Parts: sequence; C-alpha cells; structure tokens
Amino acid sequence: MTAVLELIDLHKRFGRTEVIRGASLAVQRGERMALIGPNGAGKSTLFNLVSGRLAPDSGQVRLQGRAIAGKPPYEIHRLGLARSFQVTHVFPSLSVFENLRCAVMWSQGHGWRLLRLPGRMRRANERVCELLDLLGLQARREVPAMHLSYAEQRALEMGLTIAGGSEVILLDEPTAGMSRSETERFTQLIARVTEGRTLLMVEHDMGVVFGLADRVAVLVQGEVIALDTPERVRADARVQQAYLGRFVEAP
Ligand SMILES: Nc1ncnc2c1ncn2[C@@H]1O[C@H](COP(=O)(O)OP(=O)(O)OP(=O)(O)O)[C@@H](O)[C@H]1O
Repeated sequence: MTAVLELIDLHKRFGRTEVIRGASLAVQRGERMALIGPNGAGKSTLFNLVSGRLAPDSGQVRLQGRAIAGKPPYEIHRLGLARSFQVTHVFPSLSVFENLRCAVMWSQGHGWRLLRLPGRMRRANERVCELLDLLGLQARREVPAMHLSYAEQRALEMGLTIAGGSEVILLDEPTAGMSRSETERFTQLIARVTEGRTLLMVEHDMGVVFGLADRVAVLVQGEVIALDTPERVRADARVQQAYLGRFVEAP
C-alpha cells in the first residue's frame, strides 16, 4: 500500500502550550480514516497544519510524497488536497449551479473572463452537472443557496470541496448539527463522493465513524495514541481511558 498523506513527528505550540506533540500518521491511497479525540485534543490544529492554515514548528507533512508543510492553502489545494470547514463557505445569493461553477473554475485557476472562452465554459458546466448528480442536487440546481435546507447546504459544501477532483479530502465534522436521518443519508453521500479517493475526517459521531472509516486514529493531547480498525480501537484500553469509558457506547 502507498501512503498518500503522511504526518511525520509534527509539533505545534501556541505560546507556552504545546498543542501538537509529535503527531505521526499515514493515510493509504483510497483509505477512509477518521480522526477522533476528546475536546481540545488538537484535531482542528492538526487539520490546519495539513491544509496549510498553520505551519508546524517542526515535523513534516507529505502529500503524494511531496513535502507540503508551511505551503499556503491554495498551493496545497492545487497539489491535490481539499478541505471542508465546520462553517459552510457558500455564496448565499448564488444558485447551487453557480456556486459549484465558481468552485470548478477556482480549482482550475480560471477567473470569470477566461470562462467566457466557449470550450472552458462547456467543460466547467459539464463538470458541474456531474457534481449535481453525485450530490443528489440536480432538482435544486437553480435554487439560491440561502433557500436550501441545512442538509442540502452541507451537500453543496461537500460539492465545493470535491469540485476540483482532489485526491485527498479532509472533512471537519461533516455531520455536525444534523438529525439522525440526515446523518444517515449524509454518511451515504460521503461514501459516494469519496469513492476512489482518500479521506481523512474529524468526526464525533461514532455511528458515522463505524459506518465509513477503514481505520481510526485517536488523538489525545496532541499525540496519536492509537491507529487501527474501528473495532480494535474501540477495544483499546488507552482509548477507553482517554474517553472515560464513553467510547464503548459506539454501535
Ligand atoms: N490559534 C490558537 N491560539 C491559541 N490556542 C489555540 C489556537 N488554536 C487552538 N488552540 C488551543 O489548542 C488546543 C487544541 O485545540 P483544537 O481546536 O485543535 O482541538 P480539537 O481537538 O479540534 O477540539 P474540539 O473537538 O473541541 O473541536 C485547545 O486548548 C485550544 O484552545
């Protein structure tokens, strides 16, 4: 197996507090990995180090073998890593179609003027149609994003994340705020849109973790203390201790 994304001995401190303390893990090509850990463990910080929002104090991040730590987010995106955020980044007054087309254009490095070239416009529109089918949003394509339901907005956000066809997808709490039935549908959507890609996601919902993840990485106080299949991680005594036993409540 080939590691597509590698985190190697990462360290990051804010002031006097070391938040990431030698975190290492490798995500294999085509794997779906969940990153879990108690509140304040450093999950978002780790995502920020991988996606380029923060630079590590030491250590390295490798994307398809290439060192990316410290590069700006747009460059890391162009190299094949896309990240979603807990807060949605949609343009509220633009339609679903227009939002997706902006993301497709941006990922190809085109501005509006270049899109006027007929070939580019046609290719961008075709890609948007593929995305609408994949997301189940074809019937909602002309609706302004602000009129979508919460779950539809999250689906659109997912579309914006994958629009550029990145190999590696980072999802930050993709089902946060959803009802049980919305969560189940969205879990299926995540499985569909990440088919054939590599996924690393922060997720608190153990139903989603067990439904999607091939392996689970457990971050506690800035260190990866376990990295294994969901079942083995659930049985790990250190994980039980870190979660004060609550992890056993998983399905
Ligand atoms: N920019 C920052 N400046 C100072 N401290 C920070 C900064 N970002 C995060 N922290 C601190 O780092 C620690 C880890 O935060 P982080 O958000 O990465 O944890 P988390 O595992 O994502 O938590 P949660 O599950 O609650 O979202 C926390 O104590 C937080 O207060």
